Amino acid sequence: MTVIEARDVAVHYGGIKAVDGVDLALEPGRICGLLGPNGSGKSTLLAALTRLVPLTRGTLLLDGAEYQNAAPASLARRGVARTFQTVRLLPDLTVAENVRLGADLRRRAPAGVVDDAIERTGLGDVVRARPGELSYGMSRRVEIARALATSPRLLLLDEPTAGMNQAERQEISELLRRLRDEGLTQLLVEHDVQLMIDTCDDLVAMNFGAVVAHGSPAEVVTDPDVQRAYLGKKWRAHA
Ligand SMILES: Nc1ncnc2c1ncn2[C@@H]1O[C@H](COP(=O)(O)OP(=O)(O)OP(=O)(O)O)[C@@H](O)[C@H]1O
Repeated sequence: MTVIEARDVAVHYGGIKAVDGVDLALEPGRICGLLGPNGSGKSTLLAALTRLVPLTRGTLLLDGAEYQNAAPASLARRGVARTFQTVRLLPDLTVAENVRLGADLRRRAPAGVVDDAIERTGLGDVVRARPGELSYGMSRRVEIARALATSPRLLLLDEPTAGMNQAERQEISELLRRLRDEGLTQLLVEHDVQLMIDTCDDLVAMNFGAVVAHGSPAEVVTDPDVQRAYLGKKWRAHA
């Protein structure tokens, strides 16, 4: 059984085929990385999976049940959470209040879920701060914490480490792997190829709205087409 699946999914904007015939299947308890150059359709695929853009064609399945007509808000109740490429926090609320918004999306949020999300993401010292007082890296952590506060089974992350330094990236990679070991299935979009190799169990490479390679990180980053298309150098996978 897969957690989430896209079958022949297409999202066209007029003549622009942002996503065009993508098949994707996420297995439970694994981190799948989505790799590809700017404009290859990664964010649009995430938006399609989270029902934020209408499909031009295709089928979406959650636990084997079709959901391509579901309302985006219903996905949180079904255990799907996401973070966005740009930080979307409410500026007048504290860090703790922003994280609590995630828990409020669930009808019966488990006790302690907000504190747990804050603790896991290393935000304990800034719970009373407002987003405007935080570094960019810290505000991205709040995004992740808010998603975790929804108690997701599936987490979709759009460039969660963008703008972070190497040490912060490493911490996020470790956090995602810990969450994976606890059973959280993840789809991760990142441009940092080494971070993807270190973090992901499976990789999918996109180009021009289509999947051009998928497999283990070692297979995908050494794929000659992937290397030629956009890696620009030979990556050696230790995965
Ligand atoms: N709302 C929209 N209207 C028109 N075209 C769009 C829209 N959103 C995305 N596109 C186009 O669709 C294509 C795929 O964009 P998308 O943002 O999904 O790529 P991406 O792989 O996420 O890129 P990046 O790595 O820069 O985030 C691009 O050509 C983009 O310009």
